[in-house]
Amino acid sequence: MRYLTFALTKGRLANQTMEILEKLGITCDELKDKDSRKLIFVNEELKLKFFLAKGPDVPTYVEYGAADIGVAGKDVIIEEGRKVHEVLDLGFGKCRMCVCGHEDAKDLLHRRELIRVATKYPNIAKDYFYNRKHQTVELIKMNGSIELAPIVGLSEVIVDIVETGSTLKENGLVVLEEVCPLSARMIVNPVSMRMENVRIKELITNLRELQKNI
Ligand SMILES: Nc1ncnc2c1ncn2[C@@H]1O[C@H](COP(=O)(O)OP(=O)(O)OP(=O)(O)O)[C@@H](O)[C@H]1O
Ligand SMILES: O=P(O)(O)OC[C@H]1O[C@H](OP(=O)(O)OP(=O)(O)O)[C@H](O)[C@@H]1O
Repeated sequence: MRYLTFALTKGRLANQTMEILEKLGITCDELKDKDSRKLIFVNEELKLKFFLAKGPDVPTYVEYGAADIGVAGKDVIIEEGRKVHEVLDLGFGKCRMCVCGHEDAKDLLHRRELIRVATKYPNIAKDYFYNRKHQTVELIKMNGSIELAPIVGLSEVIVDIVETGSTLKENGLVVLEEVCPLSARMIVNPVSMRMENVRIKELITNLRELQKNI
């Protein structure tokens, strides 16, 4: 039997993915060793391999077939636009993609002025403003701590993830508009989906059953 390879998003999503897989008897003890610098982990018995990657790289590994299956946030899946099959909403990692800024930026949005939008997600922001709102904006690609942008005057608004809302609150910012809800998704390489159909279908069915019982 060939190995089925999983690409997991390093951090909170990988931990939650392993928690649900454990409920199906799919374990990988090596993955839990936080001090390890090892990148790939094997469950010999079930012929599975797991590796951890940065979120935006997960759909890339899956599209190229370096991983058969991936777990990544819907934000990353939309932003990357890779050719992968999205097969399951895992129901964790829930958050929202939002347009945020100072309260008074609401006016600028309504008046459809040419505003600057700072974001880690330029494709999502572009699609939202250009295709859904038919509004021209100036996009500024950033790599993190996006909430800084309206505070220091880099942009009028941001497009970013909001989970609890505490980052916004602590920095005097508010949600101005919601772009879309997000959660962790399972994605599959299209060729793997055909070649390993039985094993992958069984995994999806078992995960769906598990969700019904939660
Ligand atoms: N508060 C949150 N912040 C960021 N991502 C979140 C949050 N809540 C849920 N998520 C989801 O979790 C995914 C990845 O989260 P994770 O913690 O693994 O990475 P991250 O915090 O974006 O990593 P990095 O520190 O490398 O930027 C996101 O793509 C998103 O879908
Ligand atoms: O609504 P909250 O619960 O406060 O969560 C939202 C924050 O978490 C994420 O940042 P992350 O910690 O991933 O760091 P980053 O800004 O460097 O991407 C996101 O970009 C927000 O800043």
